[in-house]
Amino acid sequence: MTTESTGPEPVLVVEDVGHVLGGSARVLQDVSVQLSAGEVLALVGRSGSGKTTLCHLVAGLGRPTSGRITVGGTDAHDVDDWALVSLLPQRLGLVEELTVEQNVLLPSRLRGADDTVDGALVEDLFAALDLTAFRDRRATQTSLGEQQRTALARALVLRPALAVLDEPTGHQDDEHVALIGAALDVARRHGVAVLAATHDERIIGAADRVVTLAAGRVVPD
Ligand SMILES: Nc1ncnc2c1ncn2[C@@H]1O[C@H](COP(=O)(O)OP(=O)(O)OP(=O)(O)O)[C@@H](O)[C@H]1O
Repeated sequence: MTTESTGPEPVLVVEDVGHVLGGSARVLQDVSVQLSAGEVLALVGRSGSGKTTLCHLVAGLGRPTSGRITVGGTDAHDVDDWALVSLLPQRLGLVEELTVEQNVLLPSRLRGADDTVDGALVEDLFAALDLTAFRDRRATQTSLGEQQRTALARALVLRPALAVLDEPTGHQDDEHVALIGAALDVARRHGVAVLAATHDERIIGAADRVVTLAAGRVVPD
């Protein structure tokens, strides 16, 4: 089974999770997944299979209807710290008035911890994601692909225990998918566990493990 982490202590534990949306739609059922530090897990499945729903629950946006999700031993819904769990949402959520660099550094500013940012990691992310030329430009004055890479750098900048990436290549052309792969390598080197919902074969190929959802259930290997 690919659902079991092979590493030591799992950072993420998803245990028998079921979830109902809109009062009646059962979107997830009996989902169990584990993930260890530095592991990249690709979450795949057809459109509507439940990937975004699981990403949101792992990132603490709502509680599962049944079962349990913990990150670093804490209930995911109670985690409110991007140094523990960060999210790259499909809709990006950049702050329009801020520059690319200010958006990337925002998680640190919000923690009141500007001086604790790892400068070398920031430079690694700007280089890996080819953002250096845009860093002083307002985020809204960049392309959608550049905005997505900005939001990815923001998700990794605090070197979180777990980064949840929803379709990280969704706005990238072929040439730029490789940059997302390079950022995943940076995350791995820094011990960040990555849960990436994706349809992209190159991200699936770069992952350490793959979990497939079908109609809200994990498909056995
Ligand atoms: N608010 C909602 N109320 C009821 N059902 C919902 C709601 N949001 C999503 N769903 C349903 O939940 C299911 C899972 O949706 P989800 O967005 O998690 O799928 P996904 O695998 O991420 O799809 P995609 O690859 O298209 O992003 C779908 O059938 C969707 O229609």
